[in-house]
Formats: sequence, structure tokens, C-alpha cells
Amino acid sequence: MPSRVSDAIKPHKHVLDFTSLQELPESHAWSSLDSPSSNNPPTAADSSVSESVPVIDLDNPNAQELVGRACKTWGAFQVMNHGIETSLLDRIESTGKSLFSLPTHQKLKAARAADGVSGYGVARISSFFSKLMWSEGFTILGSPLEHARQLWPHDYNHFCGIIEEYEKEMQKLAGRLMGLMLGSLGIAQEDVDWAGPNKEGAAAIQLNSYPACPDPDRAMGLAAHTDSTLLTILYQNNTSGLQVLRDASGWVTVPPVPGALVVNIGDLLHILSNGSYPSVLHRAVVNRTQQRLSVAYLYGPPSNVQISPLSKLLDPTHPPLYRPVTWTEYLGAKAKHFNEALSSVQLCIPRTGLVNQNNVENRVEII
Ligand SMILES: O=C(O)CCC(=O)C(=O)O
Ligand SMILES: [Fe+2]
Repeated sequence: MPSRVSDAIKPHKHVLDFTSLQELPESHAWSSLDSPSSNNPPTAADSSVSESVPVIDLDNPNAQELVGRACKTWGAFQVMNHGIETSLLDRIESTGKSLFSLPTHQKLKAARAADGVSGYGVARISSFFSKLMWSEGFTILGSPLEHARQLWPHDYNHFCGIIEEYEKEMQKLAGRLMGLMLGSLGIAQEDVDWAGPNKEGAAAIQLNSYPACPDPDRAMGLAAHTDSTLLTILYQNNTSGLQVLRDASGWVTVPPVPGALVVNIGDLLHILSNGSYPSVLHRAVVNRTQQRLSVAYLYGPPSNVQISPLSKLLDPTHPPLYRPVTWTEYLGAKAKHFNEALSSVQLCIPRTGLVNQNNVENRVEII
């Protein structure tokens, strides 16, 4: 198991030239237990399931209440009238497509360094699985300039300009969504000092490409995970693939809705809300005919801020369930424990309801 975030990144030799493959290589063939088709529970496309991830119009006067309900029940929702221009979404999609359609040797010039986070490579969670995923990604943390120069020596400004604009707009939307989420918990955004209207959180952008796959039932685009963020805003092109886990219905497809953006609750909001807004387990599946592209805006608090359950949500019958962690520290826990990271920062709640503060370093169970 890797011990640092950067260790969770596979060396670039695992990147495939997907276009040259007629068959699924063994390295990418998931066993029947893990593969998307095994035990496949009903999906939203099945007529037996009427429920689907809520689509919320942010201009609706009841938006805050609808967001709160979606956070509690689904951990995910889609938003309309979010203020991001369609032309910007079109531009990020087309620049993402042009990045992934560069020749492999060119993309590898911008490969993630062994100890880095930014750049081109396989899914960053790959090290936790014995099989590889049917996807490639490009992560942007800070300025993309150096990597863009490697990819497009004569035209790197085009890419950088779009990324800069996208980040600026997403930052605004993420702040607005945080306001709605906190408001729905009965908390004013101004009361959380790092989340006020003029404060800026930290963020990364993850471009994902899922090429058409010769054997989609045995391949995995991106394995099930929760995001280590407060919230993630996801743009998906007009190709299905994203699924969220809903206890009663199993994996439910989040269909692309023209103009909508998907919002996922991440582990840090789970902690902040003391478990009221659980982070959502999600994955991406692939298909035989169409490339799918997604752009995730991974939004978190400033990296040195300690995140802990909001004091207004606590009382003797609702003790804090998680210990305080910074985003950096939590990413370290994720790189070590992956999908067990949340329980690694869970506090021990004795039957009295009091929290054992001594038992915070190790993974503890609620007893
Ligand atoms: O491509 C998708 O739909 C999901 C991407 C995702 O979950 C991620 O980048 O964390
Ligand atoms: Fe994700």
C-alpha cells in the first residue's frame, strides 16, 4: 500500500495506447466479482427503478431545501441554471478531447512524475487494484503551463486560458453550492470562517477519458470510490458511464442531462456535516462504441484548515463522529487506506455517547 498521495500514482508504463487494441488485454480484464456486469443491480435505465439522482434548478426558490434533501438521501445531484456558460463547457470538452487524442508518446511528455500529482497518466487510484482501468487522465493542480508546453509546444496558451477560465467559474459555483449545503444544515456560510463569500477554497481539475472498449462488460472505467473533497462538480459529455451507489437500488446511472452538472458529496463534507451528508460511492463504466469524457472539479478547503464536525450540529446526543483533519492529512489517509479512510478518522463513541479523544490516531469502530 502506498503511504503518500504521490505514491498512489502508477508509473506511466501502465498507460495503454487504447486505439490500437481490438481485444481487452488480461491486465484490464476484471474478475466477475468486481466487473461492472457482475451481480448488476437494477439501474435507472431499468423500468423497475423509478428513482434517479435529483436534477435541481438553482433558480428554484426552494433550491436550498432540495439540495439538502439530495445530500441526505443520494449524496449526489445534478444542477441546472448553475451560471456556467455552455460555450465554456463546450470548450473544456473539446480541449480535453484534443489532449487525449494526441499520440501516446506526446502525452507521455506530460506524464505525472513518480512523486507528483499533476500530469497525464492512469487513474490515480490504480495502485489499490490488481487490474488496470479502461481510462486515462490528466490532473491539474496549480498551473498547467509546464505540462501544456510539453503537449502543445506551439499552442499551449489556448489550453491554459480555458483551464484558467474554467477554474475561476467553478470556484464561484463551488462557493455557491457550499452556501446552499451549509444553509440547508442551518448554518450561515459567514459563520464558517474559511467558507465565507470572499474566501477561496483549494481545488484540482481532473480530466478523464474513457475510450470505446472492445469488451465493456469485463472492463472498469474507474473503480468505485468516494472523493476526498468537500464537493466535486462533474461535467460529463453526452455519454453515460457515471454510476452512484444507492443502497436500495444498487448502482444507479447518472444520465447526462444537456447543460447540467453533477455534484458529488465528498468525504470532507461528510465529516463537516458529522455524517448527515454522506459521501457518495461512485464509479464509471465504459461502452463499446463511444469515447466518454468527464471533467471533475475537486473542491476542498484551504489546505491548512482543520475540518471537523460543525459545532452547531453537535450536542450531548450528537457527539462528533470524526476527529479534525486538514485536507492534506486526509489525502494521506486516503492514499494509505483508500475506501477505509473515513473510518480511519472516525472517533470512538462509547455507549455513554462521550468521545474517547485518546483513540483518534488509529482506525476505531463505533462500539
Ligand atoms: O468520469 C466520471 O464520471 C467520474 C470521475 C470521477 O469520479 C473522478 O474523477 O473522481
Ligand atoms: Fe470521483
